[in-house]
Amino acid sequence: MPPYDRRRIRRRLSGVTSHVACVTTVDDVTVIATESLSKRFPRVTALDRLSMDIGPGVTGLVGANGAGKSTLIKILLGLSPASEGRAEVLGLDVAAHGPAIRERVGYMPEHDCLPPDVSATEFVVHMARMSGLPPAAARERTADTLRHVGLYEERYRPIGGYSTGMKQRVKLAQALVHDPQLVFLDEPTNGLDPVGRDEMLGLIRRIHTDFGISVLVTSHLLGELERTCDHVVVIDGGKLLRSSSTTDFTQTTTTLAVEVTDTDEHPDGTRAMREALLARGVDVQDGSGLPGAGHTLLLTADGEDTYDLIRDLVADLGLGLVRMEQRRHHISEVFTSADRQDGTHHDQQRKEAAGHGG
Ligand SMILES: Nc1ncnc2c1ncn2[C@@H]1O[C@H](COP(=O)(O)OP(=O)(O)OP(=O)(O)O)[C@@H](O)[C@H]1O
Repeated sequence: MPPYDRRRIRRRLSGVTSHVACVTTVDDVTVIATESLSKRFPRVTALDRLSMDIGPGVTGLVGANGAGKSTLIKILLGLSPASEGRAEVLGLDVAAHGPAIRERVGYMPEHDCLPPDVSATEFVVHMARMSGLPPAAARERTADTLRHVGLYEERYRPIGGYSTGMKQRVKLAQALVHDPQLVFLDEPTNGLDPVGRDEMLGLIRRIHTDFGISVLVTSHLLGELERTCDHVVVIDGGKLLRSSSTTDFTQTTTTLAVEVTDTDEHPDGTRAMREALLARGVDVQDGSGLPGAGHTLLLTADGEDTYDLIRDLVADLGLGLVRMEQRRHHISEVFTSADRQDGTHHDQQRKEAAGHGG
């Protein structure tokens, strides 16, 4: 472990090449690269010829339970050998440089692994010392990190009395305490309620924006990654389904979403609007099956004419126009289309995962 050095943080934040010769932290480098990476267990292929490049920023690794996410992280940390193929983390080959990678990378494991009888401070200081920080720096970094994850007030209480959310924050703190260049967070929102999940996602975002640390975060909840990540990698049955920027996943479609008010004359404004559109030969779908769609009507935009027609019909019917906008794709739709192509494979798991999304 290189000695604790605050200047390193400043250099990283200003985007200058780090003091480690083969590692750079400028914006256009590949942080993680895999090439035809496979991992076979006796009864299951956990990773199947996975090739991808991941740059700096916050990257979501999404897949249903058993998709191979944790297996990939263990290989990237140099803790488990691949059966075939190769991988690099921060420019270092995982097969040859596991210890050097683990010096530079923080890891938040999926499962509860915290000792119940010690306080967050004692545990995180211990992990900082294990990473090579001198005693004073370990204590200072522990206090800073626990404050960052929102556990400062509770830091002297035994971990055994913590809630699930607090335990997740301790795991996050120990992954950050040695000032890594990259962190792997395995299912950090597991077991959290919606508020706790939002807070955790906010923290994860700030790991990158406040400290310049790149993040690989796994989840089986598709929707939450849409808001948090710059880039999303989707794997299924150990195979790469898709790797793109979040904006590519959520690009606009040609589908227009229209929502109108009800009036005394038209107590069901949506229905009146649908009938008026159908009478003009416009094919309209009911969007109520889509996440958050409510009373939305969906129709295909055919240039400016469609907008003009909607405006005129709303005025003729005396309705209010609540919303008229082009729909964006939801990440969960990647899974829906995969279901159509491959109706049998992991069908149920994917539907469960997609059900949380959007
Ligand atoms: N040590 C092991 N021995 C045998 N099979 C394993 C081992 N580790 C993982 N597997 C299998 O490999 C597949 C991928 O598991 P992995 O834990 O990587 O999935 P995951 O996407 O992280 O899902 P989860 O979040 O449920 O852990 C699963 O079928 C799992 O049962």
